[in-house]
Amino acid sequence: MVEGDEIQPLIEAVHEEFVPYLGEGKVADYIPELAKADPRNLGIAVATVDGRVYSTGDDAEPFTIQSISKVFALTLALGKVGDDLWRRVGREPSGTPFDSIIQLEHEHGIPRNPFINAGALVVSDILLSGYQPRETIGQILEFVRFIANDETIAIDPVVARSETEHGYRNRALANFMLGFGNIEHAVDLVLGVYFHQCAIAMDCRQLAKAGLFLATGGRVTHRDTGVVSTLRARRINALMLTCGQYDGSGDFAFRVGLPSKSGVSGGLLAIVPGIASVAVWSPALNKQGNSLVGTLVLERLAERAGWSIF
Ligand SMILES: NC(=O)CC[C@H](N)C(=O)O
Repeated sequence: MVEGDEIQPLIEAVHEEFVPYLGEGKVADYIPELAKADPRNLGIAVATVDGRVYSTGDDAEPFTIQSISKVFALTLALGKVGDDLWRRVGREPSGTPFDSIIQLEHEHGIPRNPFINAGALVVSDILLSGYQPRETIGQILEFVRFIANDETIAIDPVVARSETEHGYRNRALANFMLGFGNIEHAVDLVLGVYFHQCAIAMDCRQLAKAGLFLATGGRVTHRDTGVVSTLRARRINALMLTCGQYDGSGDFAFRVGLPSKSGVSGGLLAIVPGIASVAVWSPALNKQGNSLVGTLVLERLAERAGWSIF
C-alpha cells in the first residue's frame, strides 16, 4: 500500500495520465452559475490521518461543493436529533437520479436516503428546528470550518442566488414532501438553508481536510477531540458507499471500492478508512451527474495506491 511521501508522486502521475481526458463529459447547466465552470480543471488532494496534505493540479481553485455538503449536514443533524432522523429519511440506495421525484409518491414522502436531494431537504428542515435560516446556515458553515480547521471557508453568494432563482425541481420536491407532512418549515426557508449549504466553496485541499474525520473514526486531527463516535463515522461511510453516487453508486463501489460523495460542480470526496480522505475536482460530468474524469482519477488512484474497503 502506498503511504507517506509516496503519495505526492503518485497523485502527480495520475493527474498527468488523465489531463488528455479533460473536456469529456458535460458541465452542469441547470444552475446557470455552474455552467460557467471550465471543464479543463482538475485538482487532486489527499489528506492523511497523520495530518499531512498532498495535492496537485488545480488544487487551490475553490468550487462550490454542492451535494458533498449533504455529508456534513447529515453529520450535524445526527448530532442534533440522533437516530430519530431515520423516521423521516431512509437508508436505501434509490437507483434514481439525484433530483428524482418518482419514489416519493409511492413511499409517502419519505426519501430513500439523505444523499438524494429529497433526503437532503428533509435534513435541512431538521437543522432548521428552533433556529432562523441565517443561524442554521451559520451553524453548517461553522461546522465545516471546524472539521477542515480553516476559518477562511465561505459561501459563494452568487451560486446560492443562481440556484435560488432556478431551483425548480428542489422547490417541487420540498412542496411534495410538505404535502406528506415530512417538511415542517416554510419551503422557502428550507430551500434557503439547502441552497446555501450547497454553495459552500472550497478547494480540493480544504475539502480533503473536511472529510478527514470520516477516515479517523470520527476524530479531528488538529485537536484531540471527536466530532462523531466511531460507530457513527462507520455508518456515514456505509451510506456514502451505498448512496453517495446516486444511481451510479453500485458501479462506483465496483470500480473504486471506497465510500464517497459527489457534487454536481464536479467535486468528489472519497474516504479510505484509517488512512486518508481524498478530494478530486473536475467539472465535466458523466450521465449520473458525477465528475467524469474525477471518477476515473479515483479509480486509478485507488488501484495504484492499493486503497479499498474490500
Ligand atoms: N448533485 C448535486 O450536487 C445537486 C446539488 C444541487 N445544489 C441541486 O440541488 O440540484
